[in-house]
Amino acid sequence: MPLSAAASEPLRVVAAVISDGSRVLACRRGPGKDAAGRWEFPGGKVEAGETPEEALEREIREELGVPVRVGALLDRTTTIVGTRAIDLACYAADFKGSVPESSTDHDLLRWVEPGDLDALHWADADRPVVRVLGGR
Ligand SMILES: Nc1nc2c([nH]c(=O)n2[C@H]2C[C@H](O)[C@@H](COP(=O)(O)OP(=O)(O)OP(=O)(O)O)O2)c(=O)[nH]1
Repeated sequence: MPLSAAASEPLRVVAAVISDGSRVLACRRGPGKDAAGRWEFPGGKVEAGETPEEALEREIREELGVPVRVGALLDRTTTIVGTRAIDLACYAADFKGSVPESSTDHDLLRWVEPGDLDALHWADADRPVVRVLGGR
């Protein structure tokens, strides 16, 4: 493990695995972002004073512009990515009403069958939850 990653606190990130019943919503990080072109689940950093669920509701409203209902924790894993440790907690979630068609942070949104998840180029920190969902 790089010393700088070992020395700093992990970055707390929450993400939503949003299902339409059979498929889940994957999002591709837009140009100019860290890890642009990699797929991830929508979400972001937990701010001071927030519960993970509050952070996730806020992030989805900011990025996708719609409210979500946050459910069970599916996976929480810390992964070293470059020089930083990312503590990624992924929750099941669903849209309360309308389904978004665009994101402020992503250039592509795609509904993906569990068996097709493995074909996407995921952010390293997302691999553990992709395995939980049925990818490899
Ligand atoms: N949202 C999200 N971020 C992820 C995932 N996997 C993963 O490694 N990350 C990383 C990318 C970023 O380094 C960090 C979260 O950053 P972000 O840019 O999405 O969060 P944010 O909206 O709070 O950040 P900011 O643009 O306001 O600075 O976690 C994931 O599945 N979802």
